[in-house]
This record gives sequence, structure tokens and C-alpha cells, in this order.
Amino acid sequence: MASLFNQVPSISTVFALYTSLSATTLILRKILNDIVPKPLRDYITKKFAELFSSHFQSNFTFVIDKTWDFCENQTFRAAEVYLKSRVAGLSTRELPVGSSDLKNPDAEINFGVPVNTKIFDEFEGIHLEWIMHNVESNNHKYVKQYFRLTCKKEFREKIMKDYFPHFAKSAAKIMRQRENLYIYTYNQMRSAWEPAIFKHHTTFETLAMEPKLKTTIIEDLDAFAKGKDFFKGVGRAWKRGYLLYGPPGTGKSSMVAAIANHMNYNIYDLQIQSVRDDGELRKILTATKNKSILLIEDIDCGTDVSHRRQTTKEEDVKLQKDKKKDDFGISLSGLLNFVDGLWSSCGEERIIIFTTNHKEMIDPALIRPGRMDVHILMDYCTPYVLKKLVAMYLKIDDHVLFDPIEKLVLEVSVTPAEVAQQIMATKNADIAVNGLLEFLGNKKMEKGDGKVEKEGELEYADTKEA
Ligand SMILES: Nc1ncnc2c1ncn2[C@@H]1O[C@H](COP(=O)(O)OP(=O)(O)OP(=O)(O)O)[C@@H](O)[C@H]1O
Repeated sequence: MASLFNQVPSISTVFALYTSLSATTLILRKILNDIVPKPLRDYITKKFAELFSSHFQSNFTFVIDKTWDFCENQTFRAAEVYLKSRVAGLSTRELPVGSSDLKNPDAEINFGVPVNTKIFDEFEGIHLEWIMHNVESNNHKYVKQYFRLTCKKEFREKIMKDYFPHFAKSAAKIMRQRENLYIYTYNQMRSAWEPAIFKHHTTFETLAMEPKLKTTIIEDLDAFAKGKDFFKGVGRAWKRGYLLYGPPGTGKSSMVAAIANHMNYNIYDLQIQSVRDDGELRKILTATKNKSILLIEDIDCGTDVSHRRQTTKEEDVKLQKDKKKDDFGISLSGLLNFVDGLWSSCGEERIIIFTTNHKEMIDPALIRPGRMDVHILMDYCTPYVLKKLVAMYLKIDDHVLFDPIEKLVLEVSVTPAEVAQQIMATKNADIAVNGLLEFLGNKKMEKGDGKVEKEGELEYADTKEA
């Protein structure tokens, strides 16, 4: 027993040892702090922490960055939409909420994904943890956003195989059901697209046009929406270009609204005349999202793409070089590059719509097959279109004056906008129809107007896909 006690150090020895160890540690730490700069110390500490956590933790983390290959990462987008639908009941100290419905202040509020907050999810009994991170760059110029999705290591494969498709599908469903469509306009001062709620009520139901033409367009859109495998199979970007041309007031903008409502796509309305140069165009376009319509109205106006220039690529480059510093505008090659070049392979499910009142003014290169796949003539009223407008506005599908009105419509060029304006003037159907007859009669007398030759025309620039 006594020998045992002899081997145990006394309390004073232990205390002395402890004191000298503490002192040595303090001195060492002081020396380290003095000679190793703080960023290097932080780096070493971080690396140690990572090394230990990867050795001793049984978790695996997927990192989902906001950008991927310089484009918006669709997995990030899907995660954001999916998580927004799950945060309402979250027990957290903060939750972003808001609404962008300017006309309706008491509209239902939406939830955002809180930053640096754990969001738990469960999939087939597997516990998952999401966190969204925002990291500001050193110069505070941009914020890097990413999600970390953590699960137990053994479920890594399962999560990849089943959970990723699960939340992507859920997000797609939510997006399809979302109430609001948005129309984006580009704010050059802020270098950003700004959304406004798109509330154009025109649908294919309310768009007056020849039924055969309408059905063909709807079928074309539906085929496009289901065409993922087709486009992949033939190695082409999943995009479709529509050129809407015809006189003012024949429903080109209404057609864009009908397409957006039918497809449930947001619209990016680009004022091409205000784009400074090709570089800016590229930046603007890569900031647009999938399942959207890029709309360029009046493509014939204001830029050098409008003039029927038969320049070669070399001439085009020279023209760009010759531009003065303060010259604004984009070149034809810039526009062409985005229509079928790099940008188109960046996104998926994109519709590009050009509208013009003067198709003949557009450079043929811009609307050749593969760029503008379908050319749709929005023309003056036919008897069918006129009767459809009357039925919609006045709720009548027959009238004694229909015969003379139909004859006149074939003799004069009258736009649906003009007809709509006439019959909207009163709610009394008789007065409205009489007014319309008089209006058409005056038009005929005034002008000796030419007969309407075409009744709405659709031309597939690329017949293989039609
Ligand atoms: N085909 C149509 N069916 C129903 N309404 C139409 C049609 N075309 C025009 N309208 C009516 O006329 C108005 C103007 O039409 P819209 O702006 O679509 O014509 P547009 O061809 O785009 O004209 P612009 O070339 O001047 O921009 C619409 O708000 C709508 O009320």
C-alpha cells in the first residue's frame, strides 16, 4: 500500500506541472500570434476543423451554388422554390415575407428562404438539413449564394438518385401552379431585370383569329413544351422562335399575352434600342431564366439590325470597330450570336418572339430557319374574325346587318383593334352593329381600299419541327 502511495505524485507536484504547462502554452500562443499573421492562423484553424469533421462526422453535404457554368443553376432554383413552400411553419427567429403585387396591397404574402437558418426536411424516413448561405465578396460587390444540403453519409446515393428528382419535380409543379406571371423590364441603372405582375387577360380563347391558324399555333406550342427529348435527341437548344408580323392593331401584343398565359411563362420585354453594345446584350440575356419568353417588339426599329444590310461577318466587325465611343446599339452579329449561339445553349425551354410591322425591313439572316422557326402573319379582319369580336364584345352571334358587314370586310382593310374600338363605344348591340357598318362604309368610300388578300398566314421556317 505504502509503495503505491509512493508512486502517486503529490498534489503540489501536479499543481506545479499544471502551472508550468499553462505558462508554456500561453508563451507559445503569444509567439504564434506575434509571428503568424491572422489570415494564415484562420486558414490553418479552418483546415484543421475541416480535417477533423470529415474524419469524425458521419454526414455528407451537397453544395448547390446559385450559378453553374456561368448560368443560373436550375438545381438551386428548384431548391429555392421547394423550400419556400416548406418554411411557413418553421420555428425560426426570422422569416422573409413579402408580396410584389403593386395593385393589390392586401394580396396574400409569400415566404422567402431565411439565410443561415436550418430547414429540416424528411424524405422516406431520411432526415435532411438545408441551409442557405449568403457570402459577400471582399469588395462587397456581389453576394455568393448557395445551399448546403446535409444527410447521413450512407444515404448519399439515395438522396442523389431519389431526393433531388423529388424536390425538382415538386418545384416544377409549384411553378406551374403559381398564380402570377411576371413581365420583366431591364433597368440599366441597376443592371438588373425588374419584375412587374403580368395581368394581360388575353388568352387563345379571347384572341380573335382564324381557327385553323389558332389551332396550329397552340399545337406547335404544346409540342414545344413536350419537346425536351426531341431537342436533346437532335442536339439542338430547347428553344423556339416566333416572328409575329403584320399591320399595327392586328393583335401581335395580344398574341404574346396569349402565348405567355398558355405556356405559363414569364416575359422578358427587351427594349433592344436601349442596349448599349453586344457585351451588355450578352449580360442581359444570360440573366434571364428558363421557361420564359424573350420579347423584342418592333425589331425593325432603331438598331442597325433593322436595315436590310447584306454585310458579311468581316464587314460587320469593321462596322463595330468604326463605331464612335458613344455610339449606342448592338450589331447584327451580336444579335445573331445570342439567337443561335452561346446563349441559346445556356438555357432551356425558351421562347423568343420578335414582332414587327415591317417584315421586309428585317435582315433575312435574323429570321432564317432555326432562328425564327415560325412566322405568323397577324392580318386585317376576315369575316370570321370580325364576327368573333362582335360575339365577344356584344354577346350576339347573329344580326340582320351581318351580311353587308361581311361583304364590306372583304373589301376594306380593317384591323381587329379598329373593330374592337367601334363596338366598345356602346353596350347596345343594335347601335354598335349599325355604327360598325357605317364605319366600314366610310372606310370604303375614303380610300377605295384594296381587298384583303390573306386571311392570316402561318409559315414554318423550319418544316421538320412543325
Ligand atoms: N386578334 C385580336 N383579337 C382580339 N382583340 C384584338 C385582336 N387584335 C387586336 N385586338 C384588340 O386591339 C388592341 C390592340 O391590339 P395589339 O396591341 O395586340 O395589336 P398590335 O398588333 O400589337 O399593335 P402594334 O403593332 O401597334 O403594337 C388589343 O388591346 C385588343 O383589344
